[in-house]
Amino acid sequence: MSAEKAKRTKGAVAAAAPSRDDARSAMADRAILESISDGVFTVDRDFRITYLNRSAEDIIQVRREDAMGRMCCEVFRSNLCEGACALRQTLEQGRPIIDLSCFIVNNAGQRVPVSISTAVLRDASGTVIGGAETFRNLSDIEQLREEISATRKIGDFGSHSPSMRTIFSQLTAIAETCSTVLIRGETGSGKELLARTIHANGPRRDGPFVAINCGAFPETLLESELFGYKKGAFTGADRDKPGRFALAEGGTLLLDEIGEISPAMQVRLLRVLQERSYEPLGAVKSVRSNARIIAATHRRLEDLVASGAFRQDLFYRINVVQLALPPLRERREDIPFLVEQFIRRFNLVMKRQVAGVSRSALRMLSDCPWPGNIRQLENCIERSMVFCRGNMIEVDDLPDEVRTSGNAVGSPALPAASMQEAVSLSERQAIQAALAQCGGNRRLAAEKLGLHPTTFYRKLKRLGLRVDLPDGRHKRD
Ligand SMILES: Nc1ncnc2c1ncn2[C@@H]1O[C@H](COP(=O)(O)OP(=O)(O)OP(=O)(O)O)[C@@H](O)[C@H]1O
Repeated sequence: MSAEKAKRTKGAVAAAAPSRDDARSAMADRAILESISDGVFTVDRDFRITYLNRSAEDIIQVRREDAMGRMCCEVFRSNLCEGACALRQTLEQGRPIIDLSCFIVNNAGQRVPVSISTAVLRDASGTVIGGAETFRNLSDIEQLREEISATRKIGDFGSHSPSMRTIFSQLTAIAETCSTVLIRGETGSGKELLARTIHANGPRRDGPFVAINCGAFPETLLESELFGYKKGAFTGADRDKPGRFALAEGGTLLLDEIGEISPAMQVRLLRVLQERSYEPLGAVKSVRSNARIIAATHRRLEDLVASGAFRQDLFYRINVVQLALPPLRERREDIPFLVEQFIRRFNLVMKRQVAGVSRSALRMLSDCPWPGNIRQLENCIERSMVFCRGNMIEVDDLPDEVRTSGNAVGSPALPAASMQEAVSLSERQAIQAALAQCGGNRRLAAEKLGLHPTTFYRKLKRLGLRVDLPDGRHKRD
């Protein structure tokens, strides 16, 4: 350090203590600076550090003795150091800067978000001897902000789960195109809502959104439902009837449960997707279609293709963009968020003022396997609100299947009072886990457990277990 610089550096300190009173006051200032949680440092006019408080040491992870006398940009490594140094601006213009957000890189190489303020330092005669900078560590606030913004929401379609991040990151881009989309997910996992969200955020948002559950119609009926018919096409066709393709003109057509359609329908559908035209039953002319197609299924179409049940060429046609919705049991972090959303919705519908769910009720909801996914959770909240008398949903308000299902998914088993009870408890857990894995399908669950369906049904009955049907209703055997 040059003699002149050393003099100036010393001057910053010496100028603060010319008399005993001033010395006392300077010590008090120092004590305050050492006790606050904001980082503080001062520099001389050459931007060499003349003072650094304890919080600054902690935030930058540098020892005071290692920092003193060094250029502040070497120690702080802020994104402002190159070209937009706040201290330099303050020293040049004589004006303080308040609460400027930036980041510094600490000694461990980590980026620390901070808010900085600067001021000019003068000696007793008013001569500028350097500058002071305070900086507040914003890491906690940033983390909170990240946690809050981890809840992504587009319209009604929301999630808090990292496993849904890819879907949200692609959603807007997908919505803007007209590419065919294939949505895969278990029953009730939100396939239709996702399809509606894609439609509502794309250029066809003002056009119709039409959905058809292909699995719900026998082949001949599905054909006329999809393509419509002309008057006289068959006995009873006393007028033209537009099909779903026609109804979805200029909008979006959701072909739900596409994996269920027959080979003959697969051929017809392939033609529409390839040629963008179709013939209604009894029509002599083709009709052009410009509906955007979204297909949905709870099955892995790749497996159906491998087994020959689904045409490979049709699979390629619809699998342009694939979105896989994870089941609710694989995104349990969404449960509190969804519960809150449903309570808000049912409060409006039922004119209630339920504030939330109790801690133990939420724990139970979080432990449930939810074979019927979000639809089942939605129904469960609706029913709980009907029974809830206070302003919080309590464990007793929850449906039986939620109260008895926790053990199936890893919560510690309750101690059984007798051998018989222990056996029943294990059976109950195994059955509930199998049902959860098979999306509530009892035949598959029985197969999975190596039980004859009749034995399985008998056990369901004996244990008083209810099974969630795909439409969210419940069946007790
Ligand atoms: N992310 C979400 N946020 C809020 N509500 C949701 C979400 N996903 C689904 N839901 C709600 O859950 C219910 C079931 O969703 P949806 O009908 O879209 O499921 P699905 O997978 O199409 O079911 P299915 O296979 O039985 O046709 C709907 O009431 C829907 O509004």
